[in-house]
Amino acid sequence: MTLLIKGGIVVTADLEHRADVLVDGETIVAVGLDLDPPAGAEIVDASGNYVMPGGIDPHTHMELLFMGTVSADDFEWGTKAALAGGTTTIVDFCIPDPGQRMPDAFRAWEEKAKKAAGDYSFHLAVTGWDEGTSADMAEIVSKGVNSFKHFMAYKGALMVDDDVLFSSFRTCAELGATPLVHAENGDVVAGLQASLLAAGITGPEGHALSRPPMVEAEAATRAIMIAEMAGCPLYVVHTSTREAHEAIARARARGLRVYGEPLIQHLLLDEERYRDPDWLKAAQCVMSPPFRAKSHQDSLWAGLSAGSLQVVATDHCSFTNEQKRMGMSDFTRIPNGTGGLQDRMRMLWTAGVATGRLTPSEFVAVTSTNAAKILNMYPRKGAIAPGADADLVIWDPAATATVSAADQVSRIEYNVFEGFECRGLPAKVYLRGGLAAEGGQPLVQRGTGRFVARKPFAATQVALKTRRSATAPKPILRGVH
Ligand SMILES: NC(=O)NCCC(=O)O
Ligand SMILES: [Zn+2]
Ligand SMILES: [Zn+2]
Repeated sequence: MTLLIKGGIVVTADLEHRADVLVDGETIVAVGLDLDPPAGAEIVDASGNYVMPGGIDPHTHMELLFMGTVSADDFEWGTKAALAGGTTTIVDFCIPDPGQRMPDAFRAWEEKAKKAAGDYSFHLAVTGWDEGTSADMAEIVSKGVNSFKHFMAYKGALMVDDDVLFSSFRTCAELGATPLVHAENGDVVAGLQASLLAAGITGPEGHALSRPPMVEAEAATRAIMIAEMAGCPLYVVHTSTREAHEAIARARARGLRVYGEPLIQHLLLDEERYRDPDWLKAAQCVMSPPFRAKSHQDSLWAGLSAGSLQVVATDHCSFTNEQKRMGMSDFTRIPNGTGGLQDRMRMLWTAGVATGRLTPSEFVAVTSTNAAKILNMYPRKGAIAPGADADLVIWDPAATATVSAADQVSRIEYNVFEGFECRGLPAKVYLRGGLAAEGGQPLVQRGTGRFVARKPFAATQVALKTRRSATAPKPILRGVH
């Protein structure tokens, strides 16, 4: 099938220009002014609209067993929500169960992901270390995963210590992979949780109090320094504080390959949510790191336009009201996570581009292209160029909507952005050349999504390898006396 998208403004991470986009089958074959439609081509009028690469959300949790329950959106509903919002690819965290080897977890994720309506890739979580872990990581890399996640929080569950971080980061360096960190000091969090509970603070306000900004700043700084000593890049997920952002910016200023990922939730929602007199409303916002004081938001927005933060994600990990009620008498038992896949792009456009904080090209960079580059799936994903997958969004900058859980795709009953007015919406969303969503409604069935394999040793890792060998320690050769 041939498709010609005519008359729109094509926006890429570095250019806005009037051009038509010609798609043959699943692939973009030409981008240019006044392209002639091949015989039988379907012509789509994009005048008055932008045409941009499909969104990539590099941080999701579909059907994840976590905190004694399973996140409510599986690959089918999560990717349908994503498509409805303009996101055509998600990168989900494959997290081994206790005692499970990585290759077994990978197979389990492959099985779950068969339901996906949109395209997907995986990161693998390193949750411990033994003599077989390096070999497991190598096997995972051979299957098309080039990124490994490390939780510095969730003590007694997923948390790993510095010994594991250093071993794993060095293995990532050897394999040409990128380590990711959930940067919160889990020992401090556990200590604060215990004191707050002992002081009678059992509600969701305790969640934010147990995870102050320094918990994140310390862990981010520590992980950055460990990555520097291991000679690998580092990707800091859900960067929510000024201090963690500044640690990333300082590292980058020193030439380190460190990336920061704010979430759309942290850019727009603040800690007042946890003081809501309605327990359930406050619990719906419980996620880690927690929403912060508004002053942190200015720093995150500045990072996106300055380039010291590269990617906006959702950390979509949704739990129903019933699941949230598991923590009714103890905030540490409220499942951590919120939704956002359908909202990420429309909220970021509204609060970013429509207010002049971001240009359309910066919007494309942080919602799609930068993730594709950092995770090594560019230019197959994240680009509008001949040869790229035809994942395209026709974006109507004048369309408006009010966020409402009543018309969301996600399986949960609420939306943390409820009532927000959006200006700028995805009118049509194409996944590999097929119309996958229109007017906020997904049109494709479960099983349409495909796995996106990502090779190791992107240019950054090649440079780091060269650097490691150029600066490798050498013995002092001494004569024998
Ligand atoms: N973020 C969150 O609260 N839940 C999902 C797991 C994680 O990313 O920490
Ligand atoms: Zn996390
Ligand atoms: Zn997460």
